[in-house]
Amino acid sequence: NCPPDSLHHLPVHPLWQSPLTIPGGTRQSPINIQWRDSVYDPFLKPLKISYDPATCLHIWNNGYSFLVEFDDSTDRSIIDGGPLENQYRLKQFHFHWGAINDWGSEHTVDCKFYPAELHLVHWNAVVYPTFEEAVMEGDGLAVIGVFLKLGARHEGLQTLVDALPAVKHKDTVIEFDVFDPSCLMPSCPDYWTYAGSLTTPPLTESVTWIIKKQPIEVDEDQLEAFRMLLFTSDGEEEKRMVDNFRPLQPLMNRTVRSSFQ
Ligand SMILES: Cc1c(Cl)c([N+](=O)[O-])nn1CC(=O)Nc1ccc(S(N)(=O)=O)cc1
Ligand SMILES: [Zn+2]
Repeated sequence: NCPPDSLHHLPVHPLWQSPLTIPGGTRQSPINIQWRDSVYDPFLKPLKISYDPATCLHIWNNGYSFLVEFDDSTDRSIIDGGPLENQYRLKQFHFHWGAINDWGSEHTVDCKFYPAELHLVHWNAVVYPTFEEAVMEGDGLAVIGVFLKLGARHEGLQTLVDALPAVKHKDTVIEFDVFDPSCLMPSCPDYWTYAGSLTTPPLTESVTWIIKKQPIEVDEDQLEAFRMLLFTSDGEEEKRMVDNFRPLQPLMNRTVRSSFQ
């Protein structure tokens, strides 16, 4: 596991001040991905992603992150293949980020944080009738994690960044009716995968994590746009929405598989 961080004392969001661990949790997320301990699995298939931009509905500041939500009443935006036995429907995507560029991601690679991490949340609508039920099942959800690193401006992300001032406060929503999240995928198909959980309450152990090896690049202004969002509602004392990531969880009896050698 990762040495205690000597340079900075990582911030702990109030949500995590109480030891919010699931009693008997054996597959909690996020985790550190130790590259050399991951095991290449030649039977892992390429991940197939097919999103319909017209299924995009709105952006919502839920007081912990901002979510871009999708119409998941049909199979128009789905992923398939990879480690998955069924196709899974896209419900929403959101991000986790830090107050500064030294940290912000939920997963780490060889104990290295990225400044932010994108999560695309999908559910197994082949087997379960609703998202609510899928959230409670071991094979109910599939979340694609994409690391964000500081670099060139990301043109696809900019349309989303331009809309953020309209959802500055908790519980604000704006219509966002055409967006193709495929533009946020890195070009390299390589990924790690492991059995984990939601990283915020209810922390249910229902997630097949698919973590892309290659980060996408975003620039400082785009990260700053995330940091100007607020955890707080309009009229409350302002608290900047930053450091909304859960502390690393023990790997326990799990192996991280890689789709690449
Ligand atoms: C529990 C639940 C239900 Cl049921 C519904 N619903 O609409 O029916 N919404 N939520 C909330 C939800 O999705 N949380 C969630 C938490 C962490 C993550 S993360 N970071 O990707 O692990 C993804 C999602
Ligand atoms: Zn998340």
